[in-house]
Amino acid sequence: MSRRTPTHDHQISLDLGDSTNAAAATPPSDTTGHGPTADTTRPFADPDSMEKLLASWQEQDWIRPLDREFACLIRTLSEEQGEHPEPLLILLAALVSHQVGRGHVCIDLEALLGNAGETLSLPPEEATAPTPPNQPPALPRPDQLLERVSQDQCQGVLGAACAASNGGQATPLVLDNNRLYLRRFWRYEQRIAEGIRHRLEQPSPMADTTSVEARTLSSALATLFPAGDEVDFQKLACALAARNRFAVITGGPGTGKTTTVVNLLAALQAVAGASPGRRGRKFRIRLAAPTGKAAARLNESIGGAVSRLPLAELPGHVSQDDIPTRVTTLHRLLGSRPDSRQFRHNRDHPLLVDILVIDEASMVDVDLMASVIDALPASAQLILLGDRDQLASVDAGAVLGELCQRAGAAHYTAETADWLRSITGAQVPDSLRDDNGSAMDQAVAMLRKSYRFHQDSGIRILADAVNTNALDEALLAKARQGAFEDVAILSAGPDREHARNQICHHAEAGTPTAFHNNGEGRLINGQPLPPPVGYHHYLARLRDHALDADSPLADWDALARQVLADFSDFQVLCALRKGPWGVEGLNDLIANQLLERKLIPRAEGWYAGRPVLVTGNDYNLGLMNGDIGITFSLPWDRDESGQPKPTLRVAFPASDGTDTIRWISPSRLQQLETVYAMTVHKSQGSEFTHTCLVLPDRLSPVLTRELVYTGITRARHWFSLFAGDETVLKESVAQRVVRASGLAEGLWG
Ligand SMILES: Nc1ncnc2c1ncn2[C@@H]1O[C@H](COP(=O)(O)OP(=O)(O)OP(=O)(O)O)[C@@H](O)[C@H]1O
Repeated sequence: MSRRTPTHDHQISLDLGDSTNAAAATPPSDTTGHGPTADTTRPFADPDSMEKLLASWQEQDWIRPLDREFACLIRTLSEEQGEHPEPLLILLAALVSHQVGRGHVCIDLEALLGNAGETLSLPPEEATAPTPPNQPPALPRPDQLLERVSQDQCQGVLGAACAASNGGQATPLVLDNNRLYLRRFWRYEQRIAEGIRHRLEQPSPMADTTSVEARTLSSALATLFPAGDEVDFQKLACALAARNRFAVITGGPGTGKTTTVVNLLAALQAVAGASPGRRGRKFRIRLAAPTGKAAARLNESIGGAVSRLPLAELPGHVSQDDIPTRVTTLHRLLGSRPDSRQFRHNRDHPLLVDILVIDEASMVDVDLMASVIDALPASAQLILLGDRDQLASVDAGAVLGELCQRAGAAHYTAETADWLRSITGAQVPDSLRDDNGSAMDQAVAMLRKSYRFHQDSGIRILADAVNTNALDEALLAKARQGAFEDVAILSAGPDREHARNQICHHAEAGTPTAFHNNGEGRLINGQPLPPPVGYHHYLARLRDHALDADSPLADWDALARQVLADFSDFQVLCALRKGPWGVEGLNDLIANQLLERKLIPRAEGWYAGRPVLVTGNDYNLGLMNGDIGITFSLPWDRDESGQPKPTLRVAFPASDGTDTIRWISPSRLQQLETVYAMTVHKSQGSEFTHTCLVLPDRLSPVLTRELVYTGITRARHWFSLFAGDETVLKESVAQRVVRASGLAEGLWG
């Protein structure tokens, strides 16, 4: 995305003089500390000028204090080693730190110098207003500074600096080929790549199709997957994942990732049971997800899938107990310690596990993935599940996306295709074959058929169109005219007040009238589906219950479970945090609407009905980032005269797979926010019966194809879209998240 800001090319030509070599143009630093007056218009003049410019960028919120401090630290370290650090080195240090803050693992120097404006997104969108008259000239921008800098200069400056190395020394900066890293992030990638490569190299007893293990796998898969005419990609995925110590299964919503993994675990336990070497010993399997919410969702679906397994027909004497149904968060599994990035389980103290399955792996950043790899015994099998098209992790990296970047065309070799035919009986389509496919390609499987959404589902059609950048006017017009039974497009045009009213009413009631046939008459698996709802639904249940001070705790727990389930029937999602179309503006707007309709007693502070989202892990309370609770007014306490006194408590579901409710006093909750509106980022790993996606009326760098796709696919049965300006929607879909990283190169070469 290009940014339009006033240019000050004359300043840049001053910076770099008539030299084409910025580094060469840099005058020597004055080591007395009384060097040239620091001047932000001449940032390459000396380190002081560069630091001063970084301070100005920080003041303008272009970069974080951390970015400037890191750059200053690099300068200090260099000077302590007797070097005169080049201003370009200080600039690159600040920029690589800035990029990590934006989710990149490194800076690709070629991309940086090719298009610094797009690569760095600096200045940030909100700071791009033209400079008013009589104001001091705008600050030099990084892209202007880098305009005449070459890769050779960067390589030269970094190569000569004691603060940087190729990773062979313990330097804070690492230059690996053309990618500049903060050392910590370079190590994460190395550890992940090593862990994956090591697993891919390990021989599998199933590779030999005549082995007991391979024959058992084949027979188990034949039992688990009924024969059909089409290629069953779930069966292929199971076979590939069973063969490899590392495997990835990716697929869109409802393509059967959970179903596949349950079948896979059953097949693996059958193999363990039949394997002569294991003497009946089954695998120790753990299931985990990055957030409490994602863990709870998998918990909900996995139990049912396990109970439907034809265990008695499987070889290897597999029992229900052999397939775990409890899903934990990765942080709990690894044993997180308060205020520490270190986990209890690590290389020296690995997990007792043979197979680890991680669901919603797109949310796992490089730091956490490296910790997972460290904590796994070298022989343990790692299986990642997720949707490669979703938003990447909030923190740095896009591990799943990178691992799946070749998943569409698969690249299965003849050897893999022959093995799959022998184990599953299926012929891999020619379009998925490639004799140059790498070991990594053979470990990735993509599920290609949606079982949740039928062919005509608007949610599915919109999501596919977004993914393929085919969201055109004809499709939007069709959706607007109510051609899809599960999609409603609510547009209010340029009148903001009207738009706000429309969102308010929608949030309250879910506007079933905007849907085809008022949302009535739909059947899901033969069962009638109630029309879409808004927040009135859960608030009415909270208001109309008949419990009192004498009601047993179990009844309150049951009510809380029901209210929490009702709350998950609707969720407003938005792209931004700030502004009228962001979380903050929409939370206020919706709370005031609900107050006006007397559904809540107040719109600020704590009150019965307030839904809250936990925004940071609280190990003491056992709450995880992403957990959602609803505030209740409970008659449990008594006043001096012995009368019931209403007390506020927040009900949270347990995230350990049990249906326990935890009642927590608001005063104990530290990091949270009201959640009538939630960012799409926060909604990852969750699904809602009805999702309303609100897009702002201005394009911003946050609005990307991945964000829109993730927003749409959070909807289980109903999706409503509020896009004040549909061109913003179309332009968002054209923007992609590309995160710089070297993981793919480390694995594919
Ligand atoms: N092979 C299949 N045949 C028929 N129905 C299936 C098949 N696989 C999955 N389903 C059904 O499709 C629905 C979605 O399956 P599942 O929950 O496994 O998908 P998922 O990819 O894990 O979904 P999510 O998007 O929630 O992560 C479930 O109702 C499941 O029973």
